[in-house]
Amino acid sequence: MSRAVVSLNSGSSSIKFALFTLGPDGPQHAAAGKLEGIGTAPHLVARDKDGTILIDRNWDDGSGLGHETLLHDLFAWAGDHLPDPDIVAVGHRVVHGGTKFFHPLVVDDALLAGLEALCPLAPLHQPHNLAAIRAIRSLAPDLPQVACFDTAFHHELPEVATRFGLPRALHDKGIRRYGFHGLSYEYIARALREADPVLASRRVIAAHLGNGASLCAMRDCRSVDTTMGFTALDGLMMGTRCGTIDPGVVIHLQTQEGMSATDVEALLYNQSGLLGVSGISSDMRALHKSDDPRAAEAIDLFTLRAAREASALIFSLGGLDGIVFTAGIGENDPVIRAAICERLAWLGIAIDQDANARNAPVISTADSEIVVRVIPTDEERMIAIHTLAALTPAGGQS
Ligand SMILES: Nc1ncnc2c1ncn2[C@@H]1O[C@H](COP(=O)(O)OP(=O)(O)O)[C@@H](O)[C@H]1O
Ligand SMILES: CC(=O)OP(=O)(O)O
Ligand SMILES: [Mg+2]
Repeated sequence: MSRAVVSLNSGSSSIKFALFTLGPDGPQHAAAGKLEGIGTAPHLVARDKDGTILIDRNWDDGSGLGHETLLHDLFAWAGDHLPDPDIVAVGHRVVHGGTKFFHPLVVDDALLAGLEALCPLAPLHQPHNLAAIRAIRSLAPDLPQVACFDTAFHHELPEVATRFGLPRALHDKGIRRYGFHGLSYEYIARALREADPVLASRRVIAAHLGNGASLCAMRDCRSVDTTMGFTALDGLMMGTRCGTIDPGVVIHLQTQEGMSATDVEALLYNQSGLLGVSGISSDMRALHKSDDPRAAEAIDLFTLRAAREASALIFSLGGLDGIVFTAGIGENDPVIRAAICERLAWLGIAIDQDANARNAPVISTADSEIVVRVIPTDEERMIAIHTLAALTPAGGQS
């Protein structure tokens, strides 16, 4: 029986998972899937390593089903239908590690308590990350679980980039900028080193544009600045999150509009962004299909905010050599990539329209002054690699 690791990436409304068998060359992808629409209309699709669909399931009247119930269903299905490997560990994406946690860690009670305390800083993610850990603990109490932190890639941000213009005592309490999507950026850094080592050693902006969206300024594949800060609410406008706004708006909503802190949290995390501006959908695909001018305006604002934040990161990098697009929108949406690059045309970016339409690995023209690439991210692979390393510190492969 082959040994294997399971990676779980639990989000606000989705759980991505992957099974990796352990070979001499590290984790080998055996199966992967996504359970999305949690809270509305859960839908599970999983494929084997060749892309053959293993399951495509909807839950009748699934709107009341939470992460835990669906995880139990997922495990029941996996137990019956996936190859029967010897699972040696489960690795998790844990969105917030705060100031204390950055190396991947084997989960114990003390770590769980420490991570629980960070839930208010990532209300869309951290509770679900921890719910998945607890669900597996109850199913398989002796199975080692490893927490891999989305904040870790930004742990060595220059000190000044971690500060807000707030009193020092608050920074010292942990009210500072952390940055997120770190597992994705770490994968992108590795993949870029392989695909284009010269570019990887230079000044690159990685654009993780999914339901959550951020940019990371990398020099020699290290994070030197990023758009998300204390929480995953900062920076770009996203599917349902507002991104950077004047903090005076938050004060006004509470003092003048009578909103409670909980109301404001729900507004900024769940009802804003593409969904709030369009009044139609948080999903970019639905906005492209709509001929409502509010959909066009939401798309316009999305690309404007992305280009504006990218321009700030170009300052942090002292120039720019490349852009890498990734995640749901970044990997699949030529219209959005072209619109962002068009807004950055002053840099000398020229896009090859055919290559862009094909989601090709390089979408800039040969004479573009900036190389523009598309790299599909693989957070689950990074989770598997870190999980093995946490269990076998000598090298991560067994
Ligand atoms: N073909 C596509 N064209 C445009 N947008 C897409 C496409 N496929 C996925 N998306 C967008 O990607 C988002 C999901 O991205 P993903 O990286 O999976 O996000 P998350 O991990 O936050 O769930 C969806 O909300 C959708 O807007
Ligand atoms: C940190 C974050 O925003 O993650 P996601 O894109 O999965 O929502
Ligand atoms: Mg994601």
